Amino acid sequence: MTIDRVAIIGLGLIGGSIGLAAGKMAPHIATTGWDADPDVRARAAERGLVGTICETASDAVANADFVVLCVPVGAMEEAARAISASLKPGAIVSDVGSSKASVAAALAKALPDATVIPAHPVAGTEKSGPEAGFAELFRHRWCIVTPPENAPKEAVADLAAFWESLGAKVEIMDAAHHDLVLAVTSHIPHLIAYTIVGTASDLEDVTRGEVIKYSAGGFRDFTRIAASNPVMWRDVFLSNRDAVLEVLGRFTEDLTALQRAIRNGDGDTLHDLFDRTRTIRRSIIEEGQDDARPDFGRSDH
Ligand SMILES: NC(=O)C1=CN([C@@H]2O[C@H](COP(=O)(O)OP(=O)(O)OC[C@H]3O[C@@H](n4cnc5c(N)ncnc54)[C@H](O)[C@@H]3O)[C@@H](O)[C@H]2O)C=CC1
Ligand SMILES: O=C(O)C(=O)Cc1ccc(O)cc1
Repeated sequence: MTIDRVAIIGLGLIGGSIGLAAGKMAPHIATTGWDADPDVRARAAERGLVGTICETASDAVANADFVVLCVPVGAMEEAARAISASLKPGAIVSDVGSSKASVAAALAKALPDATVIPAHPVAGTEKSGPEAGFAELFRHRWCIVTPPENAPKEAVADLAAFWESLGAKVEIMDAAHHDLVLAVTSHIPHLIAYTIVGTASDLEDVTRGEVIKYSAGGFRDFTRIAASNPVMWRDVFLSNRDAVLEVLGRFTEDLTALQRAIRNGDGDTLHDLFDRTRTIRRSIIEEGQDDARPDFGRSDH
């Protein structure tokens, strides 16, 4: 089965980008959409994020052969319950949540009879809402699909083909491993950004005006990430608790080792680490993972 009718629940950055990307890159797909917030529905209609904005979740999913939940991870179960009575038999239900094991459990609980295949497009920005989406968001980006053991192979292939039609590259992964990898590459970096920007604004002897006025490139990059959606990130940390705490423990140990090196004047330890991390940055760029879009992910954005 190919996916021809897609319902998008949640019309913010990611839901809106899926609607725009489908409209541009897979125009044979008919899209419907619904958001719990009527104001978001009105703004999504103005921007033409999907073909049809529906007044209820049931209307949005009634004819869909693929439903994608694009709400904060803490709202996934509620969104799944809102569609459960109206799903077409055989429809595939997926999501875009930034953590996977707890979302998979919530969706399996709310939709025990549906074909549920969670996924995570590893693409986004610090912006949110229906104005933030853009059609190119997923191009050349990974989408990690985390099928449960009993997932039908054809449904996994259909889901992968859908994401590829929006320009993404697809990788299949176990949900628990996804959560550990993303804790390292995305969740802890966000926590660090939130912390350093908070610390800077709490210092008694440095004014907020000085922080803004003299912010060098590194701090500006942190402020971009620390401007990310508070509801979404609160939910990510609560839902990926175990993996985040595991990585945070390692990070804290490494930070303490650097603290000791600075106190002891141990330049070799500092230099060795900075040399190793520069190599990692170079290999990310060589692999083409650095974003080439001129207005995306830059400190001056
Ligand atoms: N922002 C990012 O960079 C990325 C986010 N994600 C994941 O995508 C999901 C959506 O994030 P964004 O689009 O950034 O958030 P967003 O805040 O831009 O949009 C979320 C939308 O969901 C709606 N909503 C909330 N609860 C709902 C419910 N129960 N039923 C229907 N609609 C509901 C909100 O009104 C809002 O319009 C999250 O799970 C997030 O973890 C995944 C990849 C990147
Ligand atoms: O804006 C950034 O730097 C991001 O890291 C975007 C992002 C946020 C959450 C995800 O689950 C995936 C990507």
